[in-house]
Amino acid sequence: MGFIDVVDECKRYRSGSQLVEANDHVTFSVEQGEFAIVLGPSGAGKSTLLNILGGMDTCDEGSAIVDGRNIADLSARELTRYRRTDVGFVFQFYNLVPNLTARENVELASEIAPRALDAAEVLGMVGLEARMDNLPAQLSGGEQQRVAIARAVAKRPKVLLCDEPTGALDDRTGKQILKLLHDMSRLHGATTVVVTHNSALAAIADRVVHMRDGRVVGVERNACPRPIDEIEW
Ligand SMILES: Nc1ncnc2c1ncn2[C@@H]1O[C@H](COP(=O)(O)OP(=O)(O)OP(=O)(O)O)[C@@H](O)[C@H]1O
Repeated sequence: MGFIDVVDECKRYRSGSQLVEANDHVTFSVEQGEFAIVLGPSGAGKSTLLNILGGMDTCDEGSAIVDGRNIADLSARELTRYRRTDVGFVFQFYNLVPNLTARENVELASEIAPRALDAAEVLGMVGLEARMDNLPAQLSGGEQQRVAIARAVAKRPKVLLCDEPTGALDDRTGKQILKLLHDMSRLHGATTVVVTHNSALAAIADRVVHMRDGRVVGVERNACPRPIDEIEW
């Protein structure tokens, strides 16, 4: 058994008269502490899968087991606690609160988690010690994503879920953000799942789950993941 075990997980959406099989019997595992990438083209079902793993959506069939608990079986109250304490989420467009400073954005998340790290300390770890009192609009995209990573990591989550975290950034900044995510996940021992359509990222992962049309079409284990500085995209 892995730390994350998704087994025969299905999610369907109704769109008018059509039924979309967004996740169609998805099965894969991720070991504790691994940095995994879910790779697939647009519409493959990656965000659907991440939302189910993050307790933001529920599956129709199958199971999604994280650290021995089936997320699909949790009550609404248990799901809220799971989202608050166990999951750190990093989104493509940062999702910071615009009228709060960087520090306040991180504090907002750490206040709802029981064993959170100090917001200023984590902002220091992501290289923003001098920008803590800036509002998101005063920060670059890369800096805003650093705040979002600090916010996710400050909760000391068991799992770090990242939806196209470099998708809105230029190549150089994207690489820096990916390296930061990788370093932070290793430092804090968070099991990490990054979804992306960018196949260049696959080389750095411990495990790559390939998705297409709602299905897992292959899983690879990288015995020797490449350093982020060496990859081109
Ligand atoms: N709330 C919803 N209602 C109806 N259909 C949905 C909904 N969410 C997702 N879908 C459909 O499910 C399929 C999978 O979508 P999903 O967003 O999970 O894919 P993705 O791989 O993350 O794509 P992208 O990389 O473009 O974000 C798509 O066909 C999408 O249109």
